[in-house]
Amino acid sequence: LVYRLVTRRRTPPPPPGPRRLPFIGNLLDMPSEKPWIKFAEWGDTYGDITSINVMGQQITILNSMNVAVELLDKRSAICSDRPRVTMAGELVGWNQNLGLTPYGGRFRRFRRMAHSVFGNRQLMMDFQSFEEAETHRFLKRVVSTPEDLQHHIDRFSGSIILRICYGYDVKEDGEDPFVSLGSTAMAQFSLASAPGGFVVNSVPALRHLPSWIPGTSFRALAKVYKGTLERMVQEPFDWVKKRMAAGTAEQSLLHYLLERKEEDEYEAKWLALSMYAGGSHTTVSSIYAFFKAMALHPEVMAKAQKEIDSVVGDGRLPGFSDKKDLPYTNALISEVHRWHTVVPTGLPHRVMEDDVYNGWFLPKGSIVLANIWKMTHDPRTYKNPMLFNPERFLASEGKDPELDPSELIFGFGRRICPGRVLAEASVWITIVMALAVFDISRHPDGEGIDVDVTTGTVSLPTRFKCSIKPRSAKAAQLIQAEVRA
Ligand code: HEM
Repeated sequence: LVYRLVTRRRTPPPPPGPRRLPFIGNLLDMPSEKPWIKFAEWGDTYGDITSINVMGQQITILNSMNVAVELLDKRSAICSDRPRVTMAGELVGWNQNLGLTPYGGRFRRFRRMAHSVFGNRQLMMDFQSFEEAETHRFLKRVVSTPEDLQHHIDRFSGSIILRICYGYDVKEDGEDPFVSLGSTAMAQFSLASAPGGFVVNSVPALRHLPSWIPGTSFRALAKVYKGTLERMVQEPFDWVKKRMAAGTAEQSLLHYLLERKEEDEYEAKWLALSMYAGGSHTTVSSIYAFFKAMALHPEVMAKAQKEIDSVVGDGRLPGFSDKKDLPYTNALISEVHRWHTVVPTGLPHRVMEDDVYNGWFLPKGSIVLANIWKMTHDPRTYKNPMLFNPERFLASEGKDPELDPSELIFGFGRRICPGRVLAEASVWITIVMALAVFDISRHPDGEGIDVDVTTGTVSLPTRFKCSIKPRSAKAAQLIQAEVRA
């Protein structure tokens, strides 16, 4: 008892937060939907660093960029692990993927490989010219059936990421086998990792129980999900290897890594899968948000179109080389990234050693979440944060631009999103080309558009209807022109 009293006195308290009940702690306080809203409220009440405790597990929530930088950037060496998710990670096998890989040697090798790909200028230039061509194809599809906008964005983002990771061209018509496989595996991942979805995630010891015991049906499901994941990892890999052997493989992330021969094949295969998984739904969300923002703010769209017309003219589609001459359009794109937060609570970081920050205790094994949504909607950083206003990113006399959201939206420290260069490029080219040729407005049937979003690790704008038409006869011609590959 004396020992416990002494050690208890020596251990600093956890960061403040809502009152805890015996045993279950804050289990009943945990919001089941859009947790970033509740987390932000706790931030307003208890301060930028708040904590809750769910069944003995401390979760520390960071509600400002400053504390996120202090903890996740500056103490990155001890805050860069990931929590173990028994069902999705160990039983289904997603723990082989970079996003769930524990901090350590394998993690470092993955990150080094990703860096060698995205830091290679020639490779990135190849990717850019492919992205310009693929975005042009996207414009054609949207103009032919604008009512299927979300489907077109899904398919387009899927085809960009499959092409970049594997050099694979998605089938023009009908169901594509790799796209369907990827969608099924991602949907199963969502189910297997959903908080509260499987008891085995909260009580990992259950995985050792024999399968005849009632309540262990998760094992059978895990086996099915594992089968889908194994096919998602292996089939595109085999496809690339076959083409490499025949000398017909297109340049891609996997081709580049396998050609270098210094990389372990198994790890290169899983890195390609990790980038495919990380990139398949995220950019979709930003592009969909752009269309919604334009339907709601015609004056912003008109201003960007005027700028694009003056720089690009009406005889060609814009390209990456125009970026430096489009300050207002660039500000509009930053505002899309800020206004709609794609990964609102980031991905959880796990603390690797007991730590004390500002007098608060963060035990080894506890979880830290960055409330990125709060940071991108914080009135201390962004004036009228709920307003869609690109001007906030332009300097004017006596006014500095507000913080570039790229500093926040891709997370922090050693776990920062490795696909950010690609994500920014894809979103940029899609928005600039769409602005050059489309007029986006409210749907003629008068249906309202709400600014709501879906819940989840990756949040999407809720569905809406809008009208999308070529801006002029010249724009219609540009859309229909042959795609320059
Ligand atoms: C608008 C688009 C995107 C946003 C907002 C975004 C945001 C994020 C965030 C917040 C994280 C967690 C960082 C942390 O733990 O602190 C992350 C991780 C990750 N992202 Fe992205 N991302 C985007 C696009 C992409 C793309 C296109 C790819 C692949 C090409 C990608 C691949 C990954 C991977 C593999 C991880 C896990 C990294 C790790 O655990 O070490 N992301 N992303």
